[in-house]
Amino acid sequence: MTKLERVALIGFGAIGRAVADGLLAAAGDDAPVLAAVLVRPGRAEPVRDALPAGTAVVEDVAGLRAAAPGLVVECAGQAAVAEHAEAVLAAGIDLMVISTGALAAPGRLERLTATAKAVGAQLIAPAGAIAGLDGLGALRRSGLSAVTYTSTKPPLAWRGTAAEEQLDLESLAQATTFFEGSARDAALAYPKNANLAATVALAGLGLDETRVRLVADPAAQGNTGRIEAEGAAGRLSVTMGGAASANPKTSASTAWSLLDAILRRGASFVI
Ligand SMILES: NC(=O)C1=CN([C@@H]2O[C@H](COP(=O)(O)OP(=O)(O)OC[C@H]3O[C@@H](n4cnc5c(N)ncnc54)[C@H](O)[C@@H]3O)[C@@H](O)[C@H]2O)C=CC1
Ligand SMILES: O=C([O-])CC(=O)C(=O)O
Repeated sequence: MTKLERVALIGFGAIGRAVADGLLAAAGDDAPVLAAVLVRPGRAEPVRDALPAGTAVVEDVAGLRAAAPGLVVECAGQAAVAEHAEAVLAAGIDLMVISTGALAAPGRLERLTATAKAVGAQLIAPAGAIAGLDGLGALRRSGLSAVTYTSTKPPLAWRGTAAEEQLDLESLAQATTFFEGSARDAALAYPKNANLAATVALAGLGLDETRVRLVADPAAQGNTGRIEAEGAAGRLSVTMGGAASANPKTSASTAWSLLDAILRRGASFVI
């Protein structure tokens, strides 16, 4: 693999800001340069003020291309994948998406992987706020029979989501499972909270066969993701937990996972 010299980000929220900080802190001999950040139209000015002069702050994919990145990293949300992924890949640029749940939309995964293949680019999923995708990949090769992903977060993290149609989040007294279903349905119904359902599914048994449970727990100190899998070669049980980031829906470890994936090809996979 050739040396990665320039990276661009899509999004400058809780994750994007932390990844940018990490890239700037790592700047030096071998770390790639933060070449550009793509923001929503009209949002460039404050982002420009927060970044060094050498980092272009742009509002469209043409601006990103002009910065000549070898890798674009989406950290903006599922809508940004819908809006920009095709154009980035079609330009022959590798794309790492943290909002993997966007790939659960009918036909999108097939379209994007076809575009990537046609131009020789890669669509990449980082582990994000979960661990164990290596073991899941091994069990997949051996033959997987069942995979369940469970996400537990405090009620605050489920505010403004479909969970509110079933639960009174403010007065919840005990841990409550409010969603059980496929990874595809979880990722699409909870776009800011259940991307990992899609990541685990894409690494393992697929979007329709991977089972997902979403839990609101008033006693939870932070967010926890758990994978349980059964395969011909063995069993997997992995839990990753920790504090939320500046965004209560997003685990703090997400940005660190992206940074590790960018800087040393840490846990991530080509879709
Ligand atoms: N796979 C994983 O482990 C995880 C994935 N995520 C995904 O990451 C996304 C971002 O999370 P946070 O940074 O916490 O959210 P955030 O709300 O703090 O920041 C998102 C930023 O992206 C910007 N944005 C939105 N649409 C955009 C577009 N089309 N083009 C450019 N910028 C755009 C917003 O203005 C905002 O500044 C989540 O919505 C979710 O899809 C979040 C947590 C874990
Ligand atoms: O950060 C987390 O714990 C997971 C998350 O929001 C997601 O999967 O979209």
